[in-house]
Amino acid sequence: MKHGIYYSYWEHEWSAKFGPYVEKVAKLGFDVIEVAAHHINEYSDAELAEIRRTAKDNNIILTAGIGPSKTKNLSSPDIAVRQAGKAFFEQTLTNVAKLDIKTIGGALHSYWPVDYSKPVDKEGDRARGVEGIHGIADFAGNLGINLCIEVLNRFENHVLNTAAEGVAFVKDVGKPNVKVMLDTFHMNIEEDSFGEAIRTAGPLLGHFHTGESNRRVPGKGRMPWHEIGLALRDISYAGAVVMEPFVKTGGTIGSDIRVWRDLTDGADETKMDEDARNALAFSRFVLGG
Ligand SMILES: O=C(CO)[C@H](O)[C@H](O)[C@H](O)CO
Ligand SMILES: [Mn+2]
Repeated sequence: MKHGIYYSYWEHEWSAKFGPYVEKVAKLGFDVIEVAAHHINEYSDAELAEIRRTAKDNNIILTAGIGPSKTKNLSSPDIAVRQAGKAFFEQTLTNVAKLDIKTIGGALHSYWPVDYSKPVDKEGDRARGVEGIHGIADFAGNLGINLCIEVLNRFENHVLNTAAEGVAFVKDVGKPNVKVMLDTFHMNIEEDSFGEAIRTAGPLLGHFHTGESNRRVPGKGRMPWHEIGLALRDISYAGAVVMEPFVKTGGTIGSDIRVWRDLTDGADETKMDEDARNALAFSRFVLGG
């Protein structure tokens, strides 16, 4: 098991450059940095090559996260939007591969966060989502990339809210590089049992996000970490565990994640770093790896 952190912990915009964070997370002791793929198509080849080299020099593995916008929604009822989504993913995956990234996770099958001012068609969106992911799976597979479909809570997405729904979706897609992704923050809202949900995903679990119920770093709250660790060991999970803390207000990240108060008690960057380092030690102990 490898341990990582989403660099957006320190940032306010999905568009923030992730290059400078590779050395930082290496110094903090992480194995993995997760980067936002939302704006990767704006990076030059030279920039991507430099980041890849820095990661290699620092023994850091990169993973990618993405919440596709409404205009790139693979499950949209509008065929033009689905086509734009496919083209966007092909370009994004091509660039993601330039960073030697093997895992991309998020609401790949849909868009994020969902606009609930419009009526919801769960069945239709799910069916188009299965088709959309099926349609990009081989493209990703040829680049050596796993597509990890994130199960989100009801307030952020309607298509997949539980591990069981995630597993059924991934089985319907039926491609070896399409996996389920779970996140303790969402599981805390939707699952009856953390352990059962992880065991339900079992060998199909491809990526795992961690965070407390208020998205503080692991170890600061009341998540049943022991139960989660036991279940991950039970299924012999060997993928990445990436903490995804969101603790600062402001910017598009603060508003998309609905962070309306400072969850760091005014921490400066040194204190934020220290919290991340302590959360990593806690995660290695309680989850393994
Ligand atoms: O848990 C999440 C949203 O609540 C997601 O992992 C990411 O924040 C999203 O995909 C954006 O990268
Ligand atoms: Mn997540």
